[in-house]
Formats: sequence, C-alpha cells, structure tokens
Amino acid sequence: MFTHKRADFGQDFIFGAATASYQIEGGQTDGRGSSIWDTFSATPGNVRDGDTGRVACDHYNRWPEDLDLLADGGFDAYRFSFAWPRLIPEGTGAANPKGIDFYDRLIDGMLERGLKPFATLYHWDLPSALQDRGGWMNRDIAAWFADYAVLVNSRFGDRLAATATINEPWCVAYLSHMLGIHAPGYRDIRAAARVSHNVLLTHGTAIAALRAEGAKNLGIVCNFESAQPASDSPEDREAGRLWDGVFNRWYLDGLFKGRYPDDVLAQFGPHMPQAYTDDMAVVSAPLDWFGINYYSRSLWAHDPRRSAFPLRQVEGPLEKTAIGWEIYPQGLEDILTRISDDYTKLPLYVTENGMAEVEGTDDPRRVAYYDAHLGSVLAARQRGADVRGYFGWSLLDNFEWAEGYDKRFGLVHVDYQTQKRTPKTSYRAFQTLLTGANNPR
Ligand SMILES: CO[C@H](O)c1c[n+]2c([nH]1)[C@H](O)[C@@H](O)[C@H](O)[C@H]2CO
Repeated sequence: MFTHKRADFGQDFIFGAATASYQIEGGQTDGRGSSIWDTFSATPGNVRDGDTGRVACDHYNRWPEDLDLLADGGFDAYRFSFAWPRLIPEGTGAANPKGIDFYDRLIDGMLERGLKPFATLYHWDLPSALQDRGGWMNRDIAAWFADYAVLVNSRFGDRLAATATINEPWCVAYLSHMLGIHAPGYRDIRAAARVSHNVLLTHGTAIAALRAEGAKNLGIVCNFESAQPASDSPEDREAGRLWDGVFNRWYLDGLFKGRYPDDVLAQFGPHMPQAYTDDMAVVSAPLDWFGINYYSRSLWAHDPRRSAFPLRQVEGPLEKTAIGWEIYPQGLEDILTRISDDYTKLPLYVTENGMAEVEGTDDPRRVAYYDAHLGSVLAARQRGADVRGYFGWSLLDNFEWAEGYDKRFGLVHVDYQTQKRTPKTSYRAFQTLLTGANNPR
C-alpha cells in the first residue's frame, strides 16, 4: 500500500482518476460523428495491431459500473472528456440529442455518487468533418471550438466542478503535426508551427466565450517532461534546453507571459502565422486553475543532421515502465515548483500521472510509482506550490492511442473480450488511502 496518509494532503485535497472519451467510450452509434482518431486508427500502420477505439471499454454502455468503481475506490472526482463528434457530429451546426442525453446521464451519475465532474472539452477526438476543413491548421477552429464550448456550458456547465478547454496542446500540435505519431498524422513543420499557435488561440477564444456566458472554474491541461541533456557537452545542454522550450516553455510562456520563447520561434522561423503576436492577449487569458500532466523525464542530444530542431532523444538508465518511459518522480516536484515559482500562483491540479505496466491485476510497481509521485506532490506543496488535487491515469486500461490496447495504464484491469473490470492492487492502494478500508464492492 502507500506510505502516505490521506491527512497528509489536507482535507480539501481532491483525489480522482482520469479517462478520455475516445479511449474508453466506444459507442460509435446514436448519431455520433466520425473523429480523426476513427480515420487515423483505420489507416494501416498508424496504430499497433490495427487497434481502434470502435469498442474500447464500452463505457458508453457500462458507465454506471465505471462510476461505481470510482465511488467504491473513495475518489472525490472524475476527470473525463466530452467527445466533440458525439455532441456536434459535424463539428459545427446541429447538436446530437442522444449525445447530450448520454453526458446528461453520465454527469448526473457522478453527482449521485458524490463525484465531482472535472471535464475536458477536447481530448484529441476532433470531428472528421472539421479536419476536412483544415482542422487545427485552419485558424477558424477557434470559432468552431468556442461555439462547441458554449454549447457544452449551456447544457452541462451548472453541474461541472471544473472545465479544461484542451488536453495537452503539445500533443495536439507537435506530436500530431510535426512528429506525425498521433492523428491527423502530419510531419510538417509549417503545420506544426501554425497548430502550435492555433491550439492556444483556440483555448483563449473559448475562455473568452465561456466567460461571456458566466462560466466558472476554467482552466487548461498541459503535459510536461523533465527535459535534460544526455551529456554535459554544450551542444547537448543546448539540446536539452531546446526540448524544454518545445515541450514546456512554449505553453507556459504563451499562457502565462503572453509570448512564445525565442529559441523555439527561431526553429519555427518563417512558418509561424502572420501577425500571431496580435493574438497573444487572447492566448494568455486569465484562468482559474491549471492542470499538469506528468509522467517522466527525457534526455536529449544535439543532432546536426536535422536543420530544424537539431536534437534527438537518448535512452536513459533509470528503471522504465512498460511503455519505456523512465520512472523519475523528482520531475513532478520540479515542474510543480517551477510553475508556482516562475509562472503562476493559480491552484494547480496534477490532472494525469501514472504508468503502463504489463497485463495483470497485481501491480506492485505501479503502487510504488504512485507512492513516489504522491510524495513529490507533498514535497511541492511544502515548497509553496498550491497543488489542490491529483488524478491517477487511468481509471481503466484503455485505448492507448498509437500503442493500441497493448499498453495498460489502468487502476482497473479490462478484459477486452468480456469487458470484465477487475480492480488491481494499485486500485486497492488508493481505496485504502481514501477510505481506510480494502473492501471490494
Ligand atoms: C507524453 O506523455 C503525455 O504526458 C501523456 C501521457 N498520456 C497522455 N499524455 C494523454 O493525456 C492520455 O490520453 C494518455 O493515455 C496518457 C498515457 O500515455
């Protein structure tokens, strides 16, 4: 079990577990429109074993059982995401009544179980119809998304404890348009530069629209790595710093300082949208809270073969998870205190933290991983970071994007043949932390 006690975090600290619509819902029915992940995963070679989110964890039908798991585990909150194509199948225009009904029942189900709904408006499942209109590369997405955000707020806003506009803008932009690893799968520096700006412009535009509607508790969720040089050479130190710029500072500087870092701008060069500086007041709209997703560190070396972003990742020596990421809890303490010291005194939530482990229901390494990272949260709080909550990723084993179902992050095991849910040892560790009991339902 964990070495920490619930009281160590203070009575107001929120514990939750997190998921995302495309990764768990399935339910490609009842008027749900196509998403870019439906098309990306249907394209051979993009996802391990040709896996798709067509069925996933069948959460669309099994959500009461999944909410029961959260309640029985003693969690205070549930971080979930709305599927834009389920609510507005074409991305703009008419809403889907059955989509609205689904989330109405889901959110009421949370409230009935005493679970605080922590919503994310966008966790990567863009309506395919909008991709056909340029997707994130089209500046008009800011207006499309703001209209979608206003619809969500009008139907559900009164019941949401917190709302994040976008999950991990770095993944939406760089991972998906520079590296091509995620949908829509571009490897195009010009696309990456434009989306790296458009995603934050979209966030800020939605914040303004939601404020006009009186919406409260608005934030964004960004992912952070401890970016370190692979050696002490000046070139590798520069590579580590540049990756810190690409992954961390682009978003922190943009959101909280209203400007992008010069070292990354220099790499994007002429590919940035014209007059992007005119948008920075919108990009850096005041927020009510900030979400931090943290998993690991990364090591970087200079790579002279690349003209733009001349760096390459180097495998590190630390113990690794089943997805190959080093286990580095110190990085969570470091990023929380860095954000608090250098960027914002807003309430902070660790909105994702967890590890992939080989299949099984006994997962002592995952228990140790969570215990160590919870210790980092406590250390950051002691150093002055106003960390208000922590969400484990993920409640369920689920569709792990390009890795398909092979990589399992769940506190609860899912048998994808039968859809049987089985709490793992790590779930029991949280249950003991949060309820004092180890009483399976
Ligand atoms: C590069 O790691 C990111 O911080 C990150 C890791 N993760 C994420 N972002 C996403 O928000 C989740 O949908 C993933 O399932 C989860 C596990 O891969």
